[in-house]
Amino acid sequence: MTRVIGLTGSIASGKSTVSLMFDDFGIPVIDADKISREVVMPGEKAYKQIVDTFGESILRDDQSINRKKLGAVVFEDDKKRRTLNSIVHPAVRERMVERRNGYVESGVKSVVLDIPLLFESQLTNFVDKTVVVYVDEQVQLSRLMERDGYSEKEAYQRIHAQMPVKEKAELADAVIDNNGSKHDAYQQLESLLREWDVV
Ligand SMILES: CC(C)(COP(=O)(O)OP(=O)(O)OC[C@H]1O[C@@H](n2cnc3c(N)ncnc32)[C@H](O)[C@@H]1O)[C@@H](O)C(=O)NCCC(=O)NCCS
Ligand SMILES: Nc1ncnc2c1ncn2[C@@H]1O[C@H](COP(=O)(O)OP(=O)(O)OP(=O)(O)O)[C@@H](O)[C@H]1O
Repeated sequence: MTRVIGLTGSIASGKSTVSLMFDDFGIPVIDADKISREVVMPGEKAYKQIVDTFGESILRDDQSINRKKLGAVVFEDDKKRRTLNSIVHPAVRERMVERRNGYVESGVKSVVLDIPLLFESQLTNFVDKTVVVYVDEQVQLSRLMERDGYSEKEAYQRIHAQMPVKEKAELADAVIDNNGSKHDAYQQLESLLREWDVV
């Protein structure tokens, strides 16, 4: 039976960093952020709904969605973010479940669903175990500002758009503390996967 692992955390806590590490253990990862980019490509149903709702000013010259502009709009305004979520999330969920089922049918020992809003969107019923990549807020803030070039205000808007990572850690079956080095996080992941008997 395939073990489905839900990987989450808060923005810039290190989900993508940890999700890359699963490759070393031969465990496939389905990335919700990547899927959320696919489902809003021109021609997709969600693309039209976004343009109808937010207007053409959030488009690039090539008609694709300008994510920086749309992000600035929705992280300023909870109601607009909820509207965007209601357009994008059903499409992401459908595609994620399709891919998860594909892996389960092929009989892999384990598969990871990397979902930033796993707890907020109540998606834990899609997974067997949950892992939270945890960092203290100050570390999160500085890594986010450095990675994306956001001001402190912009970074806090994005951090506060999610459940605090401390609360997520309390809900999780396991926590990877990513305040230290990437190597530290790798070692925690390796012992967890051994404990869960998936490697
Ligand atoms: C607002 C958008 C256009 C900004 O795009 P951008 O390329 O700058 O960011 P990206 O998609 O890579 O997301 C980066 C991180 O932001 C956080 N985040 C993204 N969307 C949301 C949201 N709706 N609520 C809270 N946090 C979010 C996540 O931690 C995510 O890992 C984009 O994030 C989006 O379409 N969001 C809605 C869909 C969504 O919820 N995606 C995340 C999980 S499926
Ligand atoms: N242990 C670490 N030490 C130093 N830098 C790190 C560590 N882990 C991650 N980082 C850096 O912090 C930033 C955020 O990490 P990452 O992109 O993996 O977070 P994320 O949770 O996937 O973010 P998002 O929610 O935006 O998708 C990146 O620039 C990454 O290289």
